[in-house]
Amino acid sequence: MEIIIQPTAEAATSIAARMIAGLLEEKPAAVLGLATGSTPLKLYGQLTRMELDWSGATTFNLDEYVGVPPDHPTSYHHFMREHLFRHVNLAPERIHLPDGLAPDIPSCCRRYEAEIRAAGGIDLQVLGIGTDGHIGFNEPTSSLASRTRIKTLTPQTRRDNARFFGSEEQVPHHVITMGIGTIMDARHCVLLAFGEKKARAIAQAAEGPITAMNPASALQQHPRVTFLLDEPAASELKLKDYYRWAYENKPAWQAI
Ligand SMILES: N[C@@H]1[C@@H](O)[C@H](O)[C@@H](COP(=O)(O)O)O[C@@H]1O
Repeated sequence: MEIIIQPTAEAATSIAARMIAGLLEEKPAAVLGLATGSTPLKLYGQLTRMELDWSGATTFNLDEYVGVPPDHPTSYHHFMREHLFRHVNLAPERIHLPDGLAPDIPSCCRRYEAEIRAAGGIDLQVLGIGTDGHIGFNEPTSSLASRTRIKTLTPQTRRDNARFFGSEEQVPHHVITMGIGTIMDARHCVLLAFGEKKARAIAQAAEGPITAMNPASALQQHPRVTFLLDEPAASELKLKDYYRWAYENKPAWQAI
């Protein structure tokens, strides 16, 4: 696990944007795993300004609310269209998000997994983190081997996401999310976290025990993970100075 601490969210985001730009240049048919929420907003802004060629790329989003139509402003379909898809030259048939209106959710989840496999697996998965350590919508106690499936949101996540819906009551109880096992299959996981309210979840994910109570801690067993943090999100890490030194003195032969 590489932990990169930057003075600002913008600076941390630029590193993620450079990783994605580098991947698209090196591998035009790259498969990207994408995330929603306020954290990756700056990333999508930076990526659209970079005018990259997305024509050969494929994307898979982590999750979607059950029962929210794709054109509704609170859906993740809508979020992605507004913040990334309508600004870049991605082929619509290579954009994938779970279908929150699927009449048969288990078969829709199986199909999603099959589509990821058929695309050759995810090269780089962008992740945010919930205040309870969730990744995608894998809430605490999610199986660390889970695949794409329906999940029930915790009251804490529904409270955290109420800002997008106007009130907590309007936040759906159910979501479809890639599982932790699905995320762990990505070849590189890049987790962004900004602000003090993420500090505890980050410290537990990076330095705590691997536990389903903090689903992001499963990433400790992933061979290639990068955490990109601003100072407040890094504030509860015990080995902060070590991470800083390691990044600042990174040998030139080591890839970003
Ligand atoms: N499903 C998303 C997650 O993928 C995201 O990481 C999390 C944090 O959101 P934010 O970035 O708004 O803090 O929110 C939602 O629950």
